[in-house]
Amino acid sequence: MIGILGGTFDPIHFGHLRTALEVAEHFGIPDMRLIPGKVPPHRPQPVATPEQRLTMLQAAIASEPCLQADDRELRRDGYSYSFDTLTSIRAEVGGKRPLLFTLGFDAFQHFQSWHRWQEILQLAHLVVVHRPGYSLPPEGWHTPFLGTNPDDLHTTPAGNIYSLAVTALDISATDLRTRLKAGKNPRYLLPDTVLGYIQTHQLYCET
Ligand SMILES: Nc1ncnc2c1ncn2[C@@H]1O[C@H](COP(=O)(O)OP(=O)(O)OP(=O)(O)O)[C@@H](O)[C@H]1O
Ligand SMILES: O=C(O)c1ccc[n+]([C@@H]2O[C@H](COP(=O)([O-])O)[C@@H](O)[C@H]2O)c1
Repeated sequence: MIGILGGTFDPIHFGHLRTALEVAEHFGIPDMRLIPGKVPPHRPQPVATPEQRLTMLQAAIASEPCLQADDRELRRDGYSYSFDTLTSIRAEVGGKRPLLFTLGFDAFQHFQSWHRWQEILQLAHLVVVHRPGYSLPPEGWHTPFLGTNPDDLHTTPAGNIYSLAVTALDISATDLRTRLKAGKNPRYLLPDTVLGYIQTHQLYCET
């Protein structure tokens, strides 16, 4: 089983890291990959460069063996579509291995606008994690896909949607960038190693 958390990670923070770790623990995933996007399809483009965002991500997970950085989206040109990413992982691992694509309630709200979203469910399961300020509608297009038995994950490679309550951390990269621009100290919202990199490179001072 392979877990995936895609994101802009501009910069990575404890909301991302707890989510990745708790999803990995909950589903027993030995290989949880964090995949930074190069050109996000549906949002303003990132402030930090792809290389800077990857370096911050690598620094953040350096001491946690269950989390891996996967730079495949940074090596592709054009929009960083999740369909393309999951297709490329499928090509490497074959059709039988379960893939769990993790996303927050906020991102899930727009899932039906994603490139080839219906085919994404043929490539991976979705784990939709709780995020303060957002909720999952009780009924909707996703209802027939909702999985209740996590054991199914081990026998089916894709197609279910699971909702998981991770530790609620009201942290966003937008808020971190705002604090940094205002000269405020964002310590304890993100790893010290990441904050050190931001300060050394004077990132987000002028966004
Ligand atoms: N605090 C959080 N709790 C749970 N999930 C989160 C949290 N922050 C981000 N995520 C999820 O992580 C993924 C990547 O998020 P992203 O890199 O866009 O971070 P962000 O903090 O939302 O950034 P920004 O504020 O720049 O939009 C998304 O699926 C998002 O829903
Ligand atoms: O493939 C798409 O069309 C698509 C549209 C919006 C978001 N995504 C993915 O969703 C993940 C979280 O996105 P974001 O913008 O919250 O960082 C990240 O892996 C994005 O590539 C993917």
